[in-house]
Formats: sequence, C-alpha cells, structure tokens
Amino acid sequence: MPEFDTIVIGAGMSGATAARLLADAGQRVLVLEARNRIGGRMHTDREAGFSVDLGASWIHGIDDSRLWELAQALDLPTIEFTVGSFQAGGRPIADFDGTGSRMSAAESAQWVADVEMADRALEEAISRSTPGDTYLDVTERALDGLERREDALDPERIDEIREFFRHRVEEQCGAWIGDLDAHGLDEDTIDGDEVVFPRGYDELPHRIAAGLDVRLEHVVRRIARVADGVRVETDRGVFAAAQTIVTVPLGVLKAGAIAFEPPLPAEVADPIARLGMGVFNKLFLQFPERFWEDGAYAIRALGEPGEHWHSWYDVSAISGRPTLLTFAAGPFGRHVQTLTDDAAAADAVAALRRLYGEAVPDPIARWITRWGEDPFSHGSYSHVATGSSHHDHDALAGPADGVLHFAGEATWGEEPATVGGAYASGARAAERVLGRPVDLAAFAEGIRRSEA
Ligand SMILES: Cc1cc2nc3c(=O)[nH]c(=O)nc-3n(C[C@H](O)[C@H](O)[C@H](O)COP(=O)(O)OP(=O)(O)OC[C@H]3O[C@@H](n4cnc5c(N)ncnc54)[C@H](O)[C@@H]3O)c2cc1C
Repeated sequence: MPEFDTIVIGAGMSGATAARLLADAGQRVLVLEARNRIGGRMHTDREAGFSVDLGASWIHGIDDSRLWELAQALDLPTIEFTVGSFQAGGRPIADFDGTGSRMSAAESAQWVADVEMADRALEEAISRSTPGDTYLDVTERALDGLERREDALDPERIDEIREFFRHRVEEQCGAWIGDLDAHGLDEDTIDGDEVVFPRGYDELPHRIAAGLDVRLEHVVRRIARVADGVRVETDRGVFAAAQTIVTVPLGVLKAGAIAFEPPLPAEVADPIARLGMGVFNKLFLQFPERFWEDGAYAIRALGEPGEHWHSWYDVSAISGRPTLLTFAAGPFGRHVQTLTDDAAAADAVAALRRLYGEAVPDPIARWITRWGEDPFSHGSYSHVATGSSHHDHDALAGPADGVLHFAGEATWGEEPATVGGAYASGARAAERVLGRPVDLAAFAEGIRRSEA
C-alpha cells in the first residue's frame, strides 16, 4: 500500500486548499513544492517592514465570493481598493491626454462615455464573431463601425480607445490583443467592491497550509501511473500515493517540465496546448514625497505618453509611504523582463515625468517582478488564446482517470487567472478525491480552531 493517500503537487492557493481539505478528512497527504516557500503566485515581500505583494493583490469583487468569506472568517484585514480591474472610469482617476496634459473633469467624463460607447459596439462585434476570430479582429470591427458613423469620433480619440482596449487585454490576460480569442474576456465580470490585504495576501495560503506535511524545494520531474496509484519523482527522491493532484501553473505544464507516464490523454493535453499563459509584471515605486493629487486612486495616460507605462495605482495606504504601482504586461511585460531593475525603473519614472514634469523625485525604493522568467510559473496567469474556449479551463481539471487530478487557476473556467479560481479549483479537486462535497465554512472554522 502506498505511504500516502494523496500527493498534492504545488503549495499555492489551490494546492494548499486541496491538501488541507483532504487532511481534515483524515487522509495521509503529502505536499511537494519546488520553491523554498509556500504561496506560489501569492508572494509577499516584507523585508522593508511593510507588505509588498509581488503576485496577487486583489480580491476582484467580494459579492458572492467564497474567497471573501474565507478572508473574513480568518479575520484578515483588508482595504477597499476598487480599481484593480481595468476600467475607463468608475473611481477617481487622474487622466492625462495625448499631449501629456491633465484632463478636466468634463474631459474625463467624455472619455468614459466614449469608451462605454465603444464597449457596446465591441460587445456587438463579439456576439457576431466566428470561431478563430481574435480580440483584435472584433476590436477593429467595432472601431471601424464607430469611424463610419455620422457622429464619428475624431481619429485621435479612436486611436486612444484602441490603445485602451489593447492595454485592457494585456492587464487582464497578460497577452497581446491579437493572441486572445474574441471571447477571451467574456468571464471577466466583477461583482462588488475590490479589496487588498495590508498584511500581505500570502498570509492566506500560509495559514491554510500550517500543519500540513509540505516538503519545500522538491521539484517534481515525472509522474507515473502504476498499478496501485502514482509514483511521483522529484529531484530529491520518489514518493508513492493512491492518487495525485497536480496544481502547477499552466505555464509549467506547457513547458513540459513534468513528464507524464503514460502521456496525458487528449482531453487534458489538448486544453494545455490550446490555452495561453500570459505575462503580467509589477513595478512598485516608492517616493520620498507625494507629487500626485490627493483623492486619485489611479493615474492614467492616454495616447502616446501612455503607450507603454500607462496606469499607476496609488497603493500608499498599504505601506503608509508614497508608493505607486504600475504594470508591464503582454509583449511589453516580456520586454521589461530583459531590462535591469535600474533601466526599468528609469523608464517608468521618465513616463511619469512626461505627466508631472520635474515634480517627480527619484524613487527611494522599487520592486520589480519577472514572472515570465520564473521556472515554477513560466508566466503569470492563463487566458483563452485564439482557438481555445472557457470550456478548456474546466476540461483541464480532468480527472484523467480518477488517479490523476488537476487544480489551479487555469482549471477553473468561471473565474480563471484569479486567487478565487485557484481556491475553488482546490476545493473541487478535494471533492473529486473524496467523492463527496466539502463544507468550506467548516474548513475555515477548522483553520481557526487549529490556530487557537
Ligand atoms: C503579478 C501577478 C498579479 C496577480 N494579481 C492577482 C490579483 O490581484 N487577484 C487575483 O485574484 N489573482 C491575481 N493573480 C493570479 C493569482 O496569483 C493566481 O491565479 C493564483 O495565485 C494561482 O494559484 P495556483 O494555486 O493555481 O498556482 P500557484 O500559486 O502558481 O501554485 C502552484 C505551485 O506549484 C509549484 N510548482 C511549479 N512547478 C513545480 C514542480 N515541478 N514541482 C513542484 N512544485 C511546482 C509552484 O512553485 C507553486 O507554488 C496575479 C498573478 C500574478 C503573477
């Protein structure tokens, strides 16, 4: 008989959740984690004495969110910060136009109205799209229609909206707009406020994983199905169990970093090949003093000044120090990974100086991520690449044969690319192993009781 009932591969949100649920149900569970830390793409740097979330920061929409229920049950402090999604307006945003000049309130309101009109045309174009159409195709059709209207917007404004749509895809999916399927943002809905975690988001997987048998720095290389279950080969030994839950990121599966014996069946291998893994990187800049206006949640540059670095979020409330967070995603995100930290920060500061001039001091600290170069994620999160569909996410969960299960953000079609999706997928994998539903309220209560 194998030594373990279940081996969970990966100690991120999905793996920690599945492992804890199974251990709570009385199973002998082993978690194998390649990195020297728990949390995966939830990773908080606390070295400076405050929290800097290098991976996920937000719960995107707390209404009807099981993740929000968990965060509340565990008494995690949160700060409301409803601008994590890429919106034209909705919250106070300091907009700058194509000449780098601050827009008036009326100009910003007009911009939001223009984007809303374009979004309606885009929705229509998506509904009429045919298989194989990219998000770029439908965007161009929508903008083309707007250009030919009697009350057409001027070409400069159309270009700004085009740029906005491109940036939205890059931020939501980490992908170039021409690589995303026309339906790639269909599931991108946010219900309710968004929140961030001043103590750091990775507290969540750490508390879930507390007390589990987690072996860090164990890189899984091969998974073989054998007569009585699975043999999992790592760089530090071989482990056996009745079944395994694989939670490594889609990027790791796409890179072929784990060999499966026998090879994965088409029902799982094809979605792995079809879905895309995007790159989304963060750059935090901390300044000696604040130079942007009070009350603005975000700063946004339209047109040419915002071609690359275009959106800055004021995250000072988390550290108590003047700090802006900006993103580099898609092709630009891959480019930024090739720059030194000095060069990337200097480039972002130069973009800010086009808006605020010499009022922008040199930053006193910075943090920059390179998720696309990380061998244990090979990217930031999954997306519906051209030719794939949201069904591919759920198909990826398997189980291929009841012994080999998959979980992780990429396996949850309703809310992929999120911590909420990872959490739900971990719970689903545990349910499939146990053959019965799990009670997430009791799960949270169990974590609290064990900490008391
Ligand atoms: C920069 C960034 C910002 C984000 N922002 C948000 C946000 O604000 N809100 C949100 O909801 N989501 C956000 N996300 C997405 C969110 O972080 C992920 O969806 C979620 O954390 C994924 O959890 P997971 O368990 O599926 O995968 P992971 O957290 O990646 O866990 C998988 C684990 O498998 C391990 N592993 C990999 N290969 C091996 C191997 N060969 N052997 C053993 N172990 C291995 C990894 O080290 C990792 O610990 C962001 C992601 C990034 C990168």
